Amino acid sequence: MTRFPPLDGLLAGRLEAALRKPAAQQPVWPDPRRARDAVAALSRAEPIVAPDETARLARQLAAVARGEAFLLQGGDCAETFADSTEAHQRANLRTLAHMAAVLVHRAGLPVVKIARMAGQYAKPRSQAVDAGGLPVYRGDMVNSVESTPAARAPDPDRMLRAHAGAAGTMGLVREFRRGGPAGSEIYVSHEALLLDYERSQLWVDTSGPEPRLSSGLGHFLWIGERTRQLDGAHLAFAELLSNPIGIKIGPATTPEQAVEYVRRLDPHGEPGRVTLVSRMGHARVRDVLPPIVEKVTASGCQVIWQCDPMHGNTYMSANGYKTRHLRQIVDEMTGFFEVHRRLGTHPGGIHVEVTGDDVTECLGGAPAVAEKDLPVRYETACDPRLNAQQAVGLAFLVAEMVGASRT
Ligand SMILES: O=C[C@H](O)[C@H](O)COP(=O)(O)O
Ligand SMILES: C=C(OP(=O)(O)O)C(=O)O
Repeated sequence: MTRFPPLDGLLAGRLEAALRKPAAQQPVWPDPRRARDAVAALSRAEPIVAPDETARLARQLAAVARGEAFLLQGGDCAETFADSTEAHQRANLRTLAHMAAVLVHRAGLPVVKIARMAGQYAKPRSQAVDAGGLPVYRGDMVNSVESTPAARAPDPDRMLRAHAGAAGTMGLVREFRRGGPAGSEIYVSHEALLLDYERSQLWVDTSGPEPRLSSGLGHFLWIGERTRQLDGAHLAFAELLSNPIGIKIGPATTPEQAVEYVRRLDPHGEPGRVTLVSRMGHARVRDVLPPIVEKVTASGCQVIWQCDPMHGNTYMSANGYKTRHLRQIVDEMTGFFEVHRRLGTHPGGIHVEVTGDDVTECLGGAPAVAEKDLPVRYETACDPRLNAQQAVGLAFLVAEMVGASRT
């Protein structure tokens, strides 16, 4: 694969201007010189993904946007160094592949699979400080989950460790793909959150309607709910990329904002370039989503509508665990499909936090996880994930909804 020559000219200037904008959720590195050295070392490292793979994904996502395929995206909330074992990663890939098989066979549509993997090491947080008064854990790429002041100090060398972990993971994904059925491509994605990491591996890509930057760090990148400010650095950075881009839209999103995101990220009207990932919460989706879908559709842009039924439905259980109930997850998904059916738009995909491990982090399912079971195998470093049985059960329900939406 090609390495990363230094950028110069117009795109380099636009990148610097984007990165000078206010950036939410960034760590303050104790020694900025060490952070600069880490970014320089990353730019000399092998890329995680190749541009031709990313271009292939973009073509498949265009088919999703046209209503000819379905997008399944899922994986850990937060990858960690400790859990980046072959057994864990294979279990996650198997679960994603199993969900996809259910969808293909029961819904009768081709499924594009994107793992939350090979770079999902940085987390946006609601608070800067945790209940014990320590700086909050921001993902293994930034600091450690361990509760000591030293462990929580941001360490830029963690970006190098995360990148090496992502490279190893990508090797495993490629091997898994080779062993799978024909056409069983799996792409990788992460939240484009930590801008020092994201800026480090960029090629100039002249294959599209204008020169843009292709990230070597992941095929699909998304902007999170906490970093989608219209005047912020994350959106300005994403505008420069040629990779397909997701953007999370929570219940406070207005139809005007949604149109502005699409206008900024998809100025050339490329079907599937933008995935709008709605994560409204089960109680709000039926009210908040319709005017957004109507206004974006009226703008003429062909986006992918994807439902993340996890992030709007998180709550604290009576015994003190951050959890989600499958009943509410299914309800948000049902609401999402109802809205698209009513408006005649394609419910293009789902985005879920899942693992192949037998964890007890989300409630419900069959066999049901109850509140008393949560402590048994609550292993996530951040948000609760569906276990394999819950995930596959959900895939059966979604397959029915997709099937119904096509009749
Ligand atoms: O995964 C998503 C976010 O990082 C997470 O929901 C934030 O969690 P917090 O509200 O505990 O900070
Ligand atoms: C942080 C995430 O979601 P959101 O930005 O929607 O809260 C996530 O998907 O990891």
